Amino acid sequence: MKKQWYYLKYIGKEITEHKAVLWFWLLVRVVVQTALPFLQLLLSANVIQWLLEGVAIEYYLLKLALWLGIICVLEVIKSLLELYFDKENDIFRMTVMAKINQLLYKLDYPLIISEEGQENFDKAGNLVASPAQLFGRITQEFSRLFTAFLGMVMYIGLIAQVDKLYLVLIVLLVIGLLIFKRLQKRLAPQISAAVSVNNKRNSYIRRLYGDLRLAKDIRLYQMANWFSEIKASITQDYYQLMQPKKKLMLAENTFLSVGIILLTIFAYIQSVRLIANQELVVSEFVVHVGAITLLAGTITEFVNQIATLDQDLLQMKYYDEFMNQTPIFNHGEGVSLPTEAITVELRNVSYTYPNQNTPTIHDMSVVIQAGEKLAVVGENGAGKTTLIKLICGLLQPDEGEILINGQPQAAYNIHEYYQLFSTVFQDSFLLTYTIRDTIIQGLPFDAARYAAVLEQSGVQRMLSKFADGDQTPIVRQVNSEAVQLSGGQLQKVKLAQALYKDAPILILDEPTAALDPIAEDEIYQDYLRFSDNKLSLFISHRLSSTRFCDRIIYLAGGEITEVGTHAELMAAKENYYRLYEAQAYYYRENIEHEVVEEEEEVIEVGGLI
Ligand SMILES: Nc1ncnc2c1ncn2[C@@H]1O[C@H](COP(=O)(O)OP(=O)(O)OP(=O)(O)O)[C@@H](O)[C@H]1O
Repeated sequence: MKKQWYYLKYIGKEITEHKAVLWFWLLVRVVVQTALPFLQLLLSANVIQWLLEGVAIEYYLLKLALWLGIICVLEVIKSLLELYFDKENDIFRMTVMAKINQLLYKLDYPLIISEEGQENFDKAGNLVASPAQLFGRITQEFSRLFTAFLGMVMYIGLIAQVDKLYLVLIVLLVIGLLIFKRLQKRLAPQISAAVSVNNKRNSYIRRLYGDLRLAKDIRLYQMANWFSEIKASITQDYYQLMQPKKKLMLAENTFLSVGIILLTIFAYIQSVRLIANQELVVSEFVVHVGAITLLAGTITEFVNQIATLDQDLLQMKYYDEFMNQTPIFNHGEGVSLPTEAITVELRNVSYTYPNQNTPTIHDMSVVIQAGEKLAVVGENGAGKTTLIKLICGLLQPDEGEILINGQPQAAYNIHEYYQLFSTVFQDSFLLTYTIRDTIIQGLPFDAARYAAVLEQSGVQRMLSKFADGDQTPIVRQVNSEAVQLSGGQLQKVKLAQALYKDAPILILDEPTAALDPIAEDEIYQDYLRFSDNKLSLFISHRLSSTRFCDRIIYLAGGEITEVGTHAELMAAKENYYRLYEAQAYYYRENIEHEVVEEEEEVIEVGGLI
């Protein structure tokens, strides 16, 4: 209960921060919604009373018109308020959605990549996903709850004057309903845990259906029937899981119906007895019986709304947990960014991913000197990308520290720290609508720099193939005319983006993996030029490319096992030598067999790939 109060205050605060005047209109709405059925009931009673009293017809019509006029005005106000709240609910939901998204973009990377972080975001995101979700309907729920409460108090007050026994019956009815709600609540965690697993399976399958990248496999492996079977079993499981809840709801509805019938029977018997004793006039009888009917409705609504709100408030936990995560990095004041050439030092750095048992980077120490071009090589999964993420400040070492010009990473404000890096990662890439927008990425436009990076990255030559040049749209989801860039073309755009940022540290993770040999060679020729005056890190599986670097580190199992120049490592005849020889062997084989040109692989691109 304490939690619910906390979340109730929390959501109340969110509404107040968004628009405090909503509370005033909510109050007006509650009063109008409560008054309308009551006024209609009073009108029925009055009409009978006037007829019985035999009031003059003009007077009767005047009174009737007055009452109907008031009811009409209130109906109009009610409709206007409904429209107002429909609109305001949506604005409120969108505002909270923007808050969640804004935080997501700024949230420290480790908080996002962990499974827990992803789940937190999904759960918080679900609360604003549609008008039917918590933030889309909360003011409606408050309005229903308060209206039901006010109505209940009013009708109980009315009929309790007639007979106190009503109070006992009503209390019993409410207690019974609350017990049912409690039973439902107790059942809810089991069901929702099982349903959540079922939903995950369902949405995963739905995503697979629509994933264009899988369309090839689905057809060639003839998976359609298999998919349909999985889908059918998920649906069947869902109905099975919901069975206990449905049974309980049936029992609750039966209890409620029986309770209301008993209450109504009692009301009629009472009324007839009172009329017979001339303790009740006919118009009072109408109010009395009508109040019982309205009361039954308000009790049901009140108990339902309490249960819904109770569930909703518990869901606020997801929002609270997402919005109030403790930052990992320094978001406050930091030391100034270095203006002189940059040196990076790793001191006994270890890092283990949250869901892993063994460290991906283990006790690593290395100094990367100002202006140095360092190649990082090693087998798949050796920890190369992780090392780079640590240096970039996307991950934080569990042990040891990373120093930039002698200052520990944590001394810098994290957002300023990111200004030090121009990166090209191998896996994901954000495309904006055109090639030009993608390269500039919201930075101020500098014509000379832009022209230079188009040239250096090889994008300039690529543009000649497109009629719209650098204004060529590249996101198919938003423009059906968009060009679908090949893997190699995309890699050139990525490189251009990194070069345009022109940060003092350049990090390239497999920048030429999708390039044809000629484009790759051109990039290498240019590499020395565009990495001039920068500290650069270069990950590549093509060991021939490391010859452009001053020094090479070889990673195995998260540790540096070899360091030196290409010549030194070849002379050492360790792993680097073996890997190099293995590749060289195939190159020689290829040359002998005159295997020509690799084809650029076309890959699906979207907003985010
Ligand atoms: N987000 C993550 N959560 C858990 N483990 C991860 C995560 N990212 C990477 N790993 C694991 O860390 C190890 C090192 O991954 P990393 O990507 O750094 O290797 P790599 O040397 O760059 O590999 P490759 O040459 O294949 O790109 C792998 O075993 C990988 O499964």
